[in-house]
Amino acid sequence: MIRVLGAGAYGTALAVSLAQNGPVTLWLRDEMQAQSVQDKRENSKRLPGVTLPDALTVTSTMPAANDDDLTLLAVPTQKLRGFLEQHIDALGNGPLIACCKGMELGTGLSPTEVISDLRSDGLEAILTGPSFAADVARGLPTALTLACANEDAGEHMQARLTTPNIRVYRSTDVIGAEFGGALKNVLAIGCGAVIGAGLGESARSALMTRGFAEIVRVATARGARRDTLSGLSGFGDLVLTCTSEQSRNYMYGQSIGRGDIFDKTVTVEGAATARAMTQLAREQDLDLPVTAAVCGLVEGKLKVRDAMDMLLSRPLKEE
Ligand SMILES: NC(=O)C1=CN([C@@H]2O[C@H](COP(=O)(O)OP(=O)(O)OC[C@H]3O[C@@H](n4cnc5c(N)ncnc54)[C@H](O)[C@@H]3O)[C@@H](O)[C@H]2O)C=CC1
Ligand SMILES: O=C(CO)COP(=O)(O)O
Repeated sequence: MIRVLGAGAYGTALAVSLAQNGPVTLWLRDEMQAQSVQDKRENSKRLPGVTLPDALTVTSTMPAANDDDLTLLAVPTQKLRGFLEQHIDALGNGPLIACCKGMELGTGLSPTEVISDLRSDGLEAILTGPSFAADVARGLPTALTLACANEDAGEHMQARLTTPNIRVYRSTDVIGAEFGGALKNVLAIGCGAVIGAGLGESARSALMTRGFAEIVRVATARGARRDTLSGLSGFGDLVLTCTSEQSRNYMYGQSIGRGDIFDKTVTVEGAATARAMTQLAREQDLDLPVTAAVCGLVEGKLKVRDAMDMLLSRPLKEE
């Protein structure tokens, strides 16, 4: 069986796609909401317009885990530790697959590092890559990366997570896959801000490229492989998120650029990750100017024009 824990847009979308392969249980913490989604066959709050297939059961009762079950963790990164601590006894001994993108504020840890802080058995993995929930749920073609340090376990997960519309590639470079997915959200906020402030598409392209150089710098310092960073989880997701108005990070950035109010209840992973990475860069003496500029925007300490002037006036260097 496959359990998806967390019924936001992405957890619901993955559950819908995976139900093409067999039974899936989607766990939602609120009892009344779970019952309503199960009865109406639609998660109208998080993923409106998608009918849930018969093979998908929605419940607020934490499903018991067998060792051969796959468990997908689809809560936002900043909520992951609290979620795991609360449900530690229900997690079981099977693989735990994080589906979130970000770095934990305060520790700078990635989702799988947070998992192994609490349950260390080498069976933690990350599922990441360019994929909007609405596309996944509508059966549109997508390609994702499943990264697990244990090669055999990763191969098993890859086979079970591949569906008629999700092609899963596998990797053992967990930290590389996680850094790409986390930092592309930070850059998407910056790119949205550039477009929102009317600074132009050339500026956005410069930010994406120099931002990607930052991803490579910080991730390889942590042992990531360069080819992972130019794959689906890094470059692929960077392109999608920095150019699409379907992205919440990008639209949040646009609201900063335009000086508009943005709904604080929307999940924008890049905001906390910008702060987590800026803190890490300070501690480890890493040069991450684009990330620091986005952090300044998110914290309201910088205006978009000033952030761009700051980046443009840095000492000239070789590419
Ligand atoms: N929406 C998308 O297109 C994609 C999202 N992701 C990633 O998926 C992760 C989740 O994002 P979304 O599902 O889009 O967010 P969302 O905002 O749609 O839903 C988040 C869900 O997490 C639940 N939640 C929060 N704290 C919880 C807790 N302690 N216990 C149980 N449930 C809790 C909320 O009730 C909500 O249902 C993020 O890391 C995001 O980057 C990845 C790829 C695509
Ligand atoms: O990660 C995503 C696409 O791959 C979704 O991006 P947003 O969280 O910015 O909507």
